[in-house]
Amino acid sequence: MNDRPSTPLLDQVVWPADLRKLQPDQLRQLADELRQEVISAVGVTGGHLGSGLGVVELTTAIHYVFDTPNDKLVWDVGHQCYPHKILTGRRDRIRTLRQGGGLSGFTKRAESEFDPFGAAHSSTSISAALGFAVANKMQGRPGKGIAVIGDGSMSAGMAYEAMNNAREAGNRLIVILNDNDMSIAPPVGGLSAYLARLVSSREFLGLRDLAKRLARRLPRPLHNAARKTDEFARGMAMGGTLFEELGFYYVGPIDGHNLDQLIPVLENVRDAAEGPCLVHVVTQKGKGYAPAEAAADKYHGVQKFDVITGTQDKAPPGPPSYTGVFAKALIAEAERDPAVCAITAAMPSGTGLDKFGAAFPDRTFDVGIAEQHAVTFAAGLAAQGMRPFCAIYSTFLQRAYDQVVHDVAIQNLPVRFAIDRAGLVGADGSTHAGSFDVTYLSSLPNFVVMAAADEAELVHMVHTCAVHDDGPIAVRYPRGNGVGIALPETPERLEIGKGRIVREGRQVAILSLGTRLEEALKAAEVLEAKGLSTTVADLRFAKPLDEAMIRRLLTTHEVAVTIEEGSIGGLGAHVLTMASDQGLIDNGLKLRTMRLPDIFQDQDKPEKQYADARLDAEAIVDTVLTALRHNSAGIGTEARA
Ligand SMILES: Cc1ncc(C[n+]2csc(CCOP(=O)(O)OP(=O)(O)O)c2C)c(N)n1
Ligand SMILES: CC(=O)[C@@H](O)[C@H](O)COP(=O)(O)O
Ligand SMILES: [Mg+2]
Repeated sequence: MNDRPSTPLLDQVVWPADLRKLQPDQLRQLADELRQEVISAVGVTGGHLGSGLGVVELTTAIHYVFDTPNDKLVWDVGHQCYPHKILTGRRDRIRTLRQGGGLSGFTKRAESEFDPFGAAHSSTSISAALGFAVANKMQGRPGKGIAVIGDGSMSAGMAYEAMNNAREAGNRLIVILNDNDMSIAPPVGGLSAYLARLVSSREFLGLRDLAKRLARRLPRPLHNAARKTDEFARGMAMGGTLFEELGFYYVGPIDGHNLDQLIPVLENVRDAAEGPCLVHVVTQKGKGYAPAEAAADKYHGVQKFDVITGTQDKAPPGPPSYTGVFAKALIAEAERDPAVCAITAAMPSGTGLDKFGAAFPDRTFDVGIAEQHAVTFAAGLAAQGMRPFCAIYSTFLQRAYDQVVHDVAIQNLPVRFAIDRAGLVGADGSTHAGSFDVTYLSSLPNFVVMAAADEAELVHMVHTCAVHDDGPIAVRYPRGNGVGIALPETPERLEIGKGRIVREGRQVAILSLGTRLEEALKAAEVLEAKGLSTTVADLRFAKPLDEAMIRRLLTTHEVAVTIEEGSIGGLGAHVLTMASDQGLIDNGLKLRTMRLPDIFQDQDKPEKQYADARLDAEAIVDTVLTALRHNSAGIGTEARA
């Protein structure tokens, strides 16, 4: 059992106003106590640890120097916000993190005025902070927009779109670049190399610091001369920083764990007459907790753990994860076909491409947090004859939707989409739920959209993707483990648009897509016990539909129910459209669709999410029985011939 740490100073701090009453020399102890509280809390709840540990001092300094919540503090991604939540009135609930009804694991507007903007998908903070800054300026109100963005999140184009536009805000916008030289995995690309150079050029800070001090001391008219010296120093040392070319006043790099550096620099930047400013702080992900510091991933995401040893709770042994089955299947495809390659957007371990990359390093691309680029890069690869698998979580693929439409679908390019975390994801909640991919892909002409019902089906579908060259194709599969079915020795090439009957019946037809098949089969047993002979079909394809099979089922059964782990506008909508277009509902068929409710899925345990979403066996039985009881006007309910 993890005991709560002794935190005498932190016990005096509920709000930032309490923090600001402390003496500067008390802040070091406060930060140490804050770090212990974060470790203790996440040991109980699990969640994101490494990032928060890396910003304990930065969070303390920001709330000490700036007038939050009037100064709007926007955390990028928000996974590092646990220290922020503790210092902004939520310490009493910090051990409810990521649980139903508990604190969100990310920043959330509805949760606190100190969370002016929600996050979880990366690289949005500068745009949002700029919005707050410009609004304050337009309204003649005081208050800055402050974005804290990580080096990994700086690899997404949206950050540059915002910086390109930031001049509007003048000194109202402050960007704090939290550079811990880590994304979830080590960072990639030219930006991370650039930042490494900036950090390593210590003399740069010396020169620049001198020039800046000079600038501040000179009377106004000479101010520009000094600034020129400053720019000269910059140019001489580093050829101008990327950020300054974008119109930012670059300050740094500074030690993000040294409050004696952080506080005066943030005070200077707060009071600077010019801007926008970018403060480059160097931190360590996992700072101050040995197991996190020693871990390759710096304990980015953790299960509950023993604080003393750092040992995380292990999931009970069970079937392989869908992610692991995908990686293994893709390796087999790549062994057969040298054109097979794979792209991840900064999620190598989450997508299993770390394993694929170990086998095929030259055919694996981690493009950073850049889903839009990932998709169009894959389109280029496909156009030139490669067989690219773009492995992106359902929720993160949303960021590249126009690239999917414009660069892939319209050009009918054979990009393969491996869509992990499709469906409900549990504790990450609404920002990460993979609710919409069937809807947003199956409405696109030329697209093939498959959903694996189990891990054996996933192997067949990966193979089907690999050999499908007739245009874009996607396979979706959920977070977590399979059902324990044996994996096929040899994968089959599935016939596009063909489903399979898994159980034959006569009165009720359940048309299942994806992993809801398990619940559909359980429901069929219950219905059979109630005297209702039930067919269960695994449609396999949301697009193209197996129209022949669906027509047969809808014209020979009394009740038909579709079920999918996706939002409105998905499989059920397409079956309804087909049935209506073909007059299959003109003569009394009872057709119902089951899908995720039209809400954003809140965080909770997955099994509770399924029950709440009414996507389990009990809900299927309920839906069938209710349909049977429903007397459509004048139409008899005799069993159909
Ligand atoms: C658009 C998007 N893609 C992928 C992710 C998954 N993700 C969450 S945190 C993270 C790494 C962020 O790195 P950085 O900004 O450096 O923050 P750090 O964890 O180092 O504090 C990634 C890739 C995401 N949240 N949003
Ligand atoms: C913060 C973030 O976006 C990632 O860390 C995400 O939470 C990972 O999700 P999985 O745990 O499903 O890989
Ligand atoms: Mg980082």
